[in-house]
Formats: sequence, structure tokens, C-alpha cells
Amino acid sequence: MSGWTLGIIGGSGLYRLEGLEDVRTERVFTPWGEPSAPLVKARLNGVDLVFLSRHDAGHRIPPGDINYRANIDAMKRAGVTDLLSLSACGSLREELAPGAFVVVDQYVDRTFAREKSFFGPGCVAHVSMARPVCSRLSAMAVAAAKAAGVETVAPRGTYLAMEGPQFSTKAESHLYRSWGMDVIGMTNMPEAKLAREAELPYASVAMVTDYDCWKDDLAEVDITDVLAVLKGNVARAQDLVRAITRAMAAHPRTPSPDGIETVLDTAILTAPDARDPALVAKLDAVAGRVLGQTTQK
Ligand SMILES: CSC[C@H]1O[C@H](OP(=O)(O)O)[C@H](O)[C@@H]1O
Ligand SMILES: Nc1ncnc2[nH]cnc12
Repeated sequence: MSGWTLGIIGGSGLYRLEGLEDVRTERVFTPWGEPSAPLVKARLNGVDLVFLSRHDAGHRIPPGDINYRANIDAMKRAGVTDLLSLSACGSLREELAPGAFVVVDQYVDRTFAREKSFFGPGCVAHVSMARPVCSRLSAMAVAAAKAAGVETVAPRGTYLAMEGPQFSTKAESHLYRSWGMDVIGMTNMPEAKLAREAELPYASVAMVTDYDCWKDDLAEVDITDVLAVLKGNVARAQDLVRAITRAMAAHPRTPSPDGIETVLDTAILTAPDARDPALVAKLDAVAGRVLGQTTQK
């Protein structure tokens, strides 16, 4: 028993994982609705793994319509201990060429039309997002990317989350570069915020597919070019997943060094007698640990 249950949210191009053992596919429902796709529960190198395709097979769901709350709730309910996102992204830096993998450590959230919290009227909570990713899982992702033979692995980087689905204008792309952003994508927010609210250690590998549209000597990002680069990235992402499970199998799990599994101890402000029982019931998986409930599987 390694104690790890690795959740993987696969983004564009990564609709399934290869080489899994004991595979079971489960359609699940959560109090927040249905996740993007059925959960694929399996084992890899002796480690329990739960895979979820963010856009579903066939890329059915655009970034702004993903039910991020259902996805995170489903992962939590499935017993996931550590959650790794694998995403396509655009590069806002010369040295991060297509094919580079960036293990994100910061975010700027510019999305504006999404449900961003499990909490709300009747149960108010404020979690810190100062350090939005799990340092241990991120370090393991860096090592696994290197083991997978990825040439450029950036161990940190700031991901600008945009609403989309359209790509940026040149003015936006230049603006984000002037802000010091490293990569751009449409999905890691509110996913990372919701993972934190659910006390799930989260890390994100952003795999560069293009230079967005800031480079005057290159054609602007175009989905055909993105798809061509994605194919190579996805093969190495599969190797990365194999490598990270090998590392997990070698070390029994201990709590996240960042205290992520206990953030709700001090985050909920609403007094017990002022809480909305209906919302509290919906929070059984996410916050049952502190709200004194039993999780419905
Ligand atoms: C295929 S380009 C645009 C699309 O890809 C990224 O999604 P994901 O993070 O799920 O790989 C990006 O954020 C856009 O949603
Ligand atoms: N340039 C870009 N902007 C936003 N999301 C992306 N995903 C892949 N490339 C992207």
C-alpha cells in the first residue's frame, strides 16, 4: 500500500491513458452535476489512479462550459490524494518553445464567466491561494518530465488563465508578456482554486503547443498547428504519468508538506447555526471533514 491515489485531469489531446491495469470506468454524479466524462479507475505501477478527460472523448466540452466543480468533487469523492493536471498552453516567452513542459507554480486568473467556488451564501469560506500548487507533487512532476525525456522542463512558471474560447488578440498577448506571464491557457482556473477548497494537493504541467500571437516573425496561433504539436506532447505526457507513478510506488505517501489537506480548518467563517443545511449537504465530499458529515460515495 503506497497510500497514493493519483488523480489525472487530461486536457486537450489527452483523452485516455495507455497501459493501465485493472481498468474500471464509472459514470458518476455529484451534487454539482456530472463531471466532464466517466472516471477511469485503474492501477499503474502498483499505484491507484483515477483519470478524467477534461473535455471528454471527442473534445465535446469547451473550456468555459467545463463543470469544474463536478470534476473536482468527483476526484475528491473517488479518494484521490494528489491531483495532476496535464494541459496544452501557449508560450509567452521566447525560451519556452513548442514542446517545452512548464510545471506551473503561480496563476493569474482572468476568467470571468465560471463558477469559482464550492462555498457561497450559507457557508462562506476563504482559502489562501498564495501558493496555489503542491510543492511536492510539482517537484515529482518535474522529475517525471525529465525521466520521460522532455528536453525543456521549466520547474516553475506563471500561467495566465483566460476565458476563451477565442485565442487572445495581439494587444492582450503583449499585455500578458509585459506582466511577466510565462504561459497562457483556458482551463487551469478555476480548477486550481476548487482543488484547494477541496483540500486536494494540485500540480499542473502545461505543455507548450505554440507562441500565441505575440511573435511578429511567426504565424499567429492556429488550432491546426496546435494539434500537430499536441501529438508529440501527449506521447511524452503518457511517459510522464508512468514515471510519476513509479516514483510514488517507491515511497509511501505522507501528508502534503504544504498543509493543503487541512486548509479548511480555519477557512470557514459562517457560524454553525447560520449555515444553510442544503449547501452543507452538497459539501459532503469537499468539506465533510470539517463540517462533520459522512461522504456519500
Ligand atoms: C487545443 S488549444 C485550446 C485548449 O487547450 C487547452 O486546454 P487544456 O488545458 O484542457 O489542455 C487550453 O486551455 C484550451 O482550452
Ligand atoms: N495560445 C493559447 N492561448 C490559450 N490557450 C491555449 N492552449 C494552447 N495554446 C493556447
